[in-house]
Amino acid sequence: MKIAVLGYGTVGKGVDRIISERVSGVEVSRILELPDRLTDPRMTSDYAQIVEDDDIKVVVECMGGLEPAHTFILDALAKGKSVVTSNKAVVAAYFDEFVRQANATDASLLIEASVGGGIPWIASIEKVRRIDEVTSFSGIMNGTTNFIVDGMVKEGADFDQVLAEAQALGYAERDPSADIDGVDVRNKTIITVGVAFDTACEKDIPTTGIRTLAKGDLDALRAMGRGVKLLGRGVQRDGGYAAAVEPVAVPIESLEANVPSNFNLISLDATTVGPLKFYGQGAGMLPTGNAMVQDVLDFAAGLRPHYDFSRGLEWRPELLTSDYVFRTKARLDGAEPFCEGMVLVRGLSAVRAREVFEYATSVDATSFMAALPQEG
Ligand SMILES: NC(=O)C1=CN([C@@H]2O[C@H](COP(=O)(O)OP(=O)(O)OC[C@H]3O[C@@H](n4cnc5c(N)ncnc54)[C@H](OP(=O)(O)O)[C@@H]3O)[C@@H](O)[C@H]2O)C=CC1
Ligand SMILES: N[C@@H](CC=O)C(=O)O
Repeated sequence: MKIAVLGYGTVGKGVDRIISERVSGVEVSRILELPDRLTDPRMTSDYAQIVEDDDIKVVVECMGGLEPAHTFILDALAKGKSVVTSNKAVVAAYFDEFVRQANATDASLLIEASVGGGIPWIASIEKVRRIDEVTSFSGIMNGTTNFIVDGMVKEGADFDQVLAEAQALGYAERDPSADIDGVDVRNKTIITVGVAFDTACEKDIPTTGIRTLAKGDLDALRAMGRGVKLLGRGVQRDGGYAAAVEPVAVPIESLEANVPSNFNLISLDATTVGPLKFYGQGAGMLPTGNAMVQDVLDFAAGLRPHYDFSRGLEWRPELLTSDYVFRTKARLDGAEPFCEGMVLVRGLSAVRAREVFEYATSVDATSFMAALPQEG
């Protein structure tokens, strides 16, 4: 089977390498590259040479960004070619449109690499959904921020220093503020809501990253038996759903608190199977390339995911409610002392907590916030 790779960066090179070294029966016959870098006979900078080629059955998009990725994916699907993509930004923004186009031409959209790097998260949700309702999910979905927090905790490293390391290792987004400010996890959470809850997710879910996390916050929370992790979360109940991305002060002995390096740990809860946890490298050339090649092989084997967002669950932010800790110079209503430098505000929805955090940040730009879920 002939396939084309769009974008020959970290992930595109990983896909090409895994196929050439480990997979028979699949050939990367074309690579879309920028005009000044056509160093391989398979490379072209003209997308028409790929999308008009009837021998190419699958287009593997790993350019990143919204355009031209959005247009190229739609063109490929409209021509009946199936698309494998690692580009969570474009899937989160256009999931519904891609699914409608894929269904119209009987093409497939395969998105395993868009959430959790090398972890078979999307495929596992699809398997669980054959029998169960997924009632909630929660997890570390960003390798870069986990790498940063882990480096700060274990090596006492400076935030900017560990971020530079994550960039050098190919974990970070082109603009790493997408990692640090939670936008990357928001995209992955939106995609997970779509796959797990059969619902086109609200795009404006409350999103807070770890930009203002300081070593002192980690020390203060550790003294209270907590570690800090950036989590994407979603829950559905009684025809409604909620989702959020925010730092969470997890119990220090929990699996989440102990996830090292660029690893991700994502959990779900479902009707009859109960809780499941998925652990692996959430970023990097070979883990992510592996997830894309798995999608290509699934397609070749006739395994075709089918998405349907007709269910229309209602957006109900109050379904995600917990206590929150804040480090801020702003005075917050209902705040009570929590630990060195931090106050506690009880019973906020994630949407309300984000509003309180925006107020705190308007007074004190260095403010930090974390959800404080009940233990047990
Ligand atoms: N790196 C990772 O660990 C993971 C990445 N992803 C996602 O995978 C995608 C790719 O990531 P990554 O490989 O890290 O990114 P890179 O920036 O390393 O690679 C993207 C490549 O595509 C090229 N490119 C951009 N636009 C075009 C175009 N129009 N035509 C041809 N080539 C183009 C870029 O060139 P140039 O640099 O010159 O612009 C670059 O070489 C992103 O969506 C990312 O979010 C998902 C999971 C993990
Ligand atoms: N920048 C992302 C890459 C994978 O999705 C991350 O760090 O997780």
